[in-house]
Amino acid sequence: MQWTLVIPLKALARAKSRLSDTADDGLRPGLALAFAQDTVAAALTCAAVRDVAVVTDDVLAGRELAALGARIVPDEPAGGLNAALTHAASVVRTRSPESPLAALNADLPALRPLELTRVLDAAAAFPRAFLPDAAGTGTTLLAAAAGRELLPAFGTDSRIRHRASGAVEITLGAVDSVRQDVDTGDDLRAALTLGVGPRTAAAVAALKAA
Ligand SMILES: Nc1nc2c(ncn2[C@@H]2O[C@H](COP(=O)(O)OP(=O)(O)OP(=O)(O)O)[C@@H](O)[C@H]2O)c(=O)[nH]1
Ligand SMILES: C=C(OP(=O)(O)O)C(=O)O
Repeated sequence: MQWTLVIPLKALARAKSRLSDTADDGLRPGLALAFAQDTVAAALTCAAVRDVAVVTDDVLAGRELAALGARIVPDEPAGGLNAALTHAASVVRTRSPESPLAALNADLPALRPLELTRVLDAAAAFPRAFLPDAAGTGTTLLAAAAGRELLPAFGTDSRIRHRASGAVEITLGAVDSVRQDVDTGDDLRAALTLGVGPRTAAAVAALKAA
């Protein structure tokens, strides 16, 4: 089964505010872009992924991620993350209504295509399913079968909200790279231990050199 992924990315200048003690205002946008590039590049090489749409209004990120092969969907209706995901889901579904759909965070710089395949294969057994983040409180992936609404409830404590919404929690082991989102300096260290993609490795090297 092949999935359509929707990856949300807010404007780089506002992204990753919780990393401000790790990367200053000059370097943080580049780090956020590198996370998104490594996430999108890994997703596009995943055998279970048919296409990737990034929902963003950021011009630079849109250009760079389109160059990797992602489709760019405008960030509408300017109502925050879940509204943007619902909008993007309806846009991609008009093009491929028969595809299962999953929302994936843009901050998974250690993402491994084989682990993403395992998560998507597990999600395919349910009408809606989600993967909790490494911290155990949030969500990194929310999946909906063809014909099912995504009903995204991302944000603080989204694991509880996705569970309450009826989505089935995916409890697979050995999918750390799909769960390791990077919000804090500790998260970044954990991702580096797993092994990050080349753009994040370069951005972190620039951070250390600054
Ligand atoms: N398109 C879009 N993406 C969003 C929006 N808000 C958040 N995101 C994305 O959703 C994911 C989780 O977002 P957050 O944790 O709120 O933001 P963040 O930039 O990752 O980190 P913080 O600034 O530290 O909260 C990230 O991939 C964000 O780029 C939005 O309004 N529109
Ligand atoms: C939006 C979420 O991610 P983050 O941990 O980046 O806030 C979430 O977990 O629902």
